[in-house]
Amino acid sequence: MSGAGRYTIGVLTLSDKGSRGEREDESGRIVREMVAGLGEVTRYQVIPDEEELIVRTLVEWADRDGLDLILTTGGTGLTPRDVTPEATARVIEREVPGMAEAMRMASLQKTPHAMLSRAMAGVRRHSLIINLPGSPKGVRENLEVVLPALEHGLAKLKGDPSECAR
Ligand SMILES: Nc1nc2c(c(=O)[nH]1)N[C@H]1C(S)=C(S)[C@@H](COP(=O)(O)OP(=O)(O)OC[C@H]3O[C@@H](n4cnc5c(N)ncnc54)[C@H](O)[C@@H]3O)O[C@H]1N2
Ligand SMILES: O=P(O)(O)OP(=O)(O)O
Repeated sequence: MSGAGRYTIGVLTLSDKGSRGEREDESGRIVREMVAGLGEVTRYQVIPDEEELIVRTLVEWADRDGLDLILTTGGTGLTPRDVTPEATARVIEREVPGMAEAMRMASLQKTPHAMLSRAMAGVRRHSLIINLPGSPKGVRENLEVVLPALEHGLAKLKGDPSECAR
């Protein structure tokens, strides 16, 4: 089977305004467009920046639905309601720090504000969860950094036994 359409993907937008219908979810749309070649977006929701709700949704998508990849957008910064990293830390079993490090490192070439994102990445069961910032520009600039490693990472997560060096 080719890479296209191989993985199940969830896109979770964390936005108070978006959840109230006060702002169009442009960032979620960008994520969906950018991952189209990797698989099918089978779950998509816009929910408020509420830690318990984020935890519950991530756990459901990972444990009940068994999604391969879950991408969140929003709530990674410093405002009191930015709690996506806290929720993600409660859910993941194995952190993948290199993904968040790479996103911040590359993003610092674009804006010093990149260091304000506390985005995390990690694995729960067979799901890879990656936080992205909230702004459409931030989403694009961060996701394009990790996208080239996702196909390989998701294959390994599914148990691909092939030798990486070959
Ligand atoms: N490579 C980049 N990395 C980062 C950027 C960037 O421009 N390029 N921005 C940095 C900034 S600034 C901050 S602060 C941090 C953390 O951002 P957050 O995850 O906390 O973002 P939010 O507060 O949730 O949203 C910020 C801003 O973006 C707009 N917004 C948010 N959600 C949506 C949405 N679903 N659709 C459309 N627009 C949205 C809105 O104006 C919010 O006020 O990240 C750095 N990283
Ligand atoms: O409404 P949100 O949660 O998207 O965030 P902000 O208050 O930063 O616009």
